Amino acid sequence: MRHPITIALAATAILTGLVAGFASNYVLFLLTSAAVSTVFMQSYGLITGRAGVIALCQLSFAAIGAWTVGWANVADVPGGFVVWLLLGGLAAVVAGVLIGLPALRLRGVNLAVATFAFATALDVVFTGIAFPGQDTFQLVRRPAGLTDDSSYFVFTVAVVALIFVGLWFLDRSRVGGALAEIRHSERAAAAHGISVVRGKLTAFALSAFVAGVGGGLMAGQLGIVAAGNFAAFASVAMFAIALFVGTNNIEGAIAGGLLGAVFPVLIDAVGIPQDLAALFFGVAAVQVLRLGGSQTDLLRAQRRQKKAAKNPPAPPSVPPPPLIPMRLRAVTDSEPALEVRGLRVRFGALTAVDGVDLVVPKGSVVGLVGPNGAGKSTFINTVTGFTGQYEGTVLLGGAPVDALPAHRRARAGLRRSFQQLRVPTTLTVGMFLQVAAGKPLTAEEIDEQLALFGCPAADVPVDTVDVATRRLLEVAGLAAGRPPVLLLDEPAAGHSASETRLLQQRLAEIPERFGSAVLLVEHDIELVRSTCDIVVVLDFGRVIAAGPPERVLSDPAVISAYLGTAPTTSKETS
Ligand SMILES: Nc1ncnc2c1ncn2[C@@H]1O[C@H](COP(=O)(O)OP(=O)(O)OP(=O)(O)O)[C@@H](O)[C@H]1O
Repeated sequence: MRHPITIALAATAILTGLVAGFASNYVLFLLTSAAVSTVFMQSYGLITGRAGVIALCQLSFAAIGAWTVGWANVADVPGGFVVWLLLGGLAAVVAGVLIGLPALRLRGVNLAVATFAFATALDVVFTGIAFPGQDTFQLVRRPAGLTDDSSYFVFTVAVVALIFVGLWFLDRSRVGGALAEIRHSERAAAAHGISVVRGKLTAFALSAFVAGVGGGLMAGQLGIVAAGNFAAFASVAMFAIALFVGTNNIEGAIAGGLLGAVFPVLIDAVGIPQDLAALFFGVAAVQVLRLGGSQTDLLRAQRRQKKAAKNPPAPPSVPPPPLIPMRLRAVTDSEPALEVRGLRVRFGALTAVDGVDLVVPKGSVVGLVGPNGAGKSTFINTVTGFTGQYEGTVLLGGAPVDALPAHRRARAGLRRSFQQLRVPTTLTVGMFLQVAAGKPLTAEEIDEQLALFGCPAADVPVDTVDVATRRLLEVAGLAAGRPPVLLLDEPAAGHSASETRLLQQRLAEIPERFGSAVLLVEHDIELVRSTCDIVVVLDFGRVIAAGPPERVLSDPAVISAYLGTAPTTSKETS
């Protein structure tokens, strides 16, 4: 079977050839505008669709690209139009990084406001200083072969196709997986060792490049561009379209390009002022908030669900490896993989963790239990760098990690799962495993790991998999990275008895199979009893018991902490 990219490119070539050969100049002009708009949509698809960043300045990057092409034309920079286009893209990257660096400290609405402020400022600047060649009517010169409308249309479609191919590969790369995870949950991304700032900056730079090339293409199409072509409000209208159609998907980007360029002309034809198009786009974007996703995301999810209902997710092609026979582990003499000394965390007047000392020896599974609100999640959050302010020291393999942010602690080998499931639903099972492992895995390694944890095959989309399997998948991914320490926050939540049994077997053998020491937070006491070498009990942020499971879990103080009654002493009972 031919590669889907080859088929798509061949179909595009045939269709483009037909349009170029038979369409009128007006239609060609309109479709070239749609292709240029598609490039802008691809740029939104990178920054908003893939990285989840609300950026309202993509047309400003386009303006920088167009300005550079205009300047290169006037200055007669060697290399010609194609080189100028690339220069335009690169100039936009510089602007993207310069804006991205300070802006990425912000989030959500604040970031949106900052990018819009930049768009407005640049709008004012470009209105004040004319584009090169604008005053002297110097048209951007296209190379021989691209001078007529039909050949320029073909060229523009070729650029669009090239960008789509790049995006296709990006989506299947580790960078693409990292961006998907950043979009879904920045905390989960950091827990997998991904630098959220670097990821967003990469998305900013790539999207600026694409927008810059789009601006250059527009300059080539129109010959002369002006500030009005890239007005700040047009950026917002484009953003609204992108949000509505979902430009992270190829069909969404194409639909967005067509909407942006053709819709205003269509409504004009039926007597509605073109400027009202932005209003329609705004209303459409609000629908996204109501429906919880873009049109193409929702359609794709529907299609996946239907397909999964017809053919249940297939298991991996390899059989699960045999269980490692359980040995009695002598872990108390092992060196500490993780050592926490005097950890204290306060939330205002509440001391959630109150001077906790805890050691996870190499090769062990340590259970951390306690009633609701005892401070278990706060302990994990703090140790892994997600709670900024704390007293005490966290040592990984003997070295303090207190100065490191969450993603660097993860890279150093402190990997964690979250109580609330944070598996991105847009990835396949195999892609997620790769992202969670935080290191390259071969296809065989991925298949083996999936089989070991009873997960479906690598190409199955995550959103067709049930929640319990997603939890198993998360543990499988983390373990595949073979980190020195694995902190699991209630991995059995929502599991059936048979799923818990599988998890129990896998957890128990993680130290031998993957060389990771495990800190397990769990409410399922039977799972803790059967899996852990040591159990530590927290109550009101303090350790009230620690030692072998049988002894600790039958301790009256522990039983009373769980039941919420004061421990009965022998004196009182007598
Ligand atoms: N960000 C926060 N701000 C203020 N208080 C917090 C915060 N996070 C946790 N707490 C409080 O700290 C205490 C410990 O909470 P934590 O979630 O760590 O307990 P837990 O043992 O994990 O509970 P559970 O088993 O229900 O998950 C609780 O009283 C909780 O309300």
